[in-house]
Amino acid sequence: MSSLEEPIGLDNYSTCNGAGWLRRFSSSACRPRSDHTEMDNCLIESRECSSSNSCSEEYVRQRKLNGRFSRNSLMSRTSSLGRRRVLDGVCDARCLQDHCCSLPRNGIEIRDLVDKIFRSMPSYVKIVEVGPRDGLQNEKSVIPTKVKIDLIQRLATTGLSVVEATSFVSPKWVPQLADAKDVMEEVRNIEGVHFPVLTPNLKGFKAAIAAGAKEVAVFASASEAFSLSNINCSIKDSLARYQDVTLAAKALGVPVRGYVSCVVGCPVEGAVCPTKVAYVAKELYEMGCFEISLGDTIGVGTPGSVIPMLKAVMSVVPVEKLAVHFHDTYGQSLSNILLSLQMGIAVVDTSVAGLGGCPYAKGASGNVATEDVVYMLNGLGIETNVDLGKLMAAGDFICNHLGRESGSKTAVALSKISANANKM
Ligand SMILES: CC(C)(COP(=O)([O-])OP(=O)([O-])OC[C@H]1O[C@@H](n2cnc3c(N)ncnc32)[C@H](O)[C@@H]1OP(=O)([O-])[O-])[C@@H](O)C(=O)NCCC(=O)NCCSC(=O)C[C@@](C)(O)CC(=O)[O-]
Repeated sequence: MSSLEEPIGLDNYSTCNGAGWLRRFSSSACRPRSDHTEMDNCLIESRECSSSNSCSEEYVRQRKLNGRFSRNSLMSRTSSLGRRRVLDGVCDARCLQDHCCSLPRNGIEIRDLVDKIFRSMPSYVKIVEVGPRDGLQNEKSVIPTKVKIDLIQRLATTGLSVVEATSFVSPKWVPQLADAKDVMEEVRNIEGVHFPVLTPNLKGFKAAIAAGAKEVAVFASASEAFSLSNINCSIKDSLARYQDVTLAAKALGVPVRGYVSCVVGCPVEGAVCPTKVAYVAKELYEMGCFEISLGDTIGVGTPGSVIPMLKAVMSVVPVEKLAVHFHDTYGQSLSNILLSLQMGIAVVDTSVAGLGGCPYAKGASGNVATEDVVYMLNGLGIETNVDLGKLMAAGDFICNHLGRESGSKTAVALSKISANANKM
């Protein structure tokens, strides 16, 4: 393996010991190679480790047996990027030779360490792409309906199983999504992908169903102030409205997803108490929402605040019914997602190219970029079924339209590598 298109992760770990993959980043490992055999035979500090007796292969075998973790074939997945492989020389600047010296020498120690850290990780993560809704709702200039439909169609070809398409909310409140009916009518017949839409009340629910929506989402808040500014009512009143929506949906057999916003912080109230989040999540779950997405609307959470929040929610809603929804205002999303996975959550909301922001949460930046999450999960050997190349193409499409660079670090890095490779 010699390309930065492939995340340095547990897949590499499986064919070499931990020091082996770090070796890729040592200066001696950064020389151009003519084949990909360095992972088969790692020479670290004059010690040789062949893949045939690798302790880490045993580790992966054990994880497979345990059922929580399976190796995926990164090579085959990322090869769909269709780009030239890039010489290892590009990593000179990131020489980690010193780190190699501090790694445990005993492979079993590494296996135990990895096992401890990744014990509860899921083997598959469902990604809920929210770009066409959460990503675009805050854009100032009106995006043509055709562009929105084109974006959704492109996302639907990437392997994503859920693409949140739009919102049936008041056009006075969110003018950007005033074309919800037209968007829904165009995408509703695409097979193999769910297209949930936001519905803040019965009026929105009825309009969504009339336009062909087969799945809807309701959105409450754990902060009173945010509830008022976002949907113009108290938390209590919003839950009563959502009770009506879930009852109507149940009668039609329509699944309802529930959001809780401001799960760690509110733009007005500041810190939000985990018990309040747990209360709202429980109410939504008990009224019939099949999944509860926990939204750090303004992206202020860190692992320090997310852990107690998740712990509180997990005491009242089963972990397999939970999703996480992080905005990346402070660059904390990936670490928050990683710990959510470690706590057993297997559904993650993301937005292509990191688009987004909430019109009623000033200063909130976009959602965590789908490309960045897929790259990280690939590195962890966790399945998503998402084709990173096609995803990046969808991101390029919408960024070109908006006239801005992608908010995904992965997309930016891989595009640069690809451009350089094409020059060679
Ligand atoms: C909830 C309302 C409607 C209350 O808004 P309101 O003004 O209190 O509602 P109302 O019942 O008094 O009606 C006012 C007008 O809106 C119309 N109306 C009423 N409902 C609808 C509807 N469904 N669709 C279309 N029109 C509607 C209604 O017919 C009336 O029209 P008028 O008589 O004035 O011509 C409004 O506040 C609203 O639409 N809010 C939505 C705001 C929004 O979409 N925010 C962004 C969502 S992002 C989020 O919440 C966070 C999340 C989910 O992404 C997770 C995270 O990041 O944390």
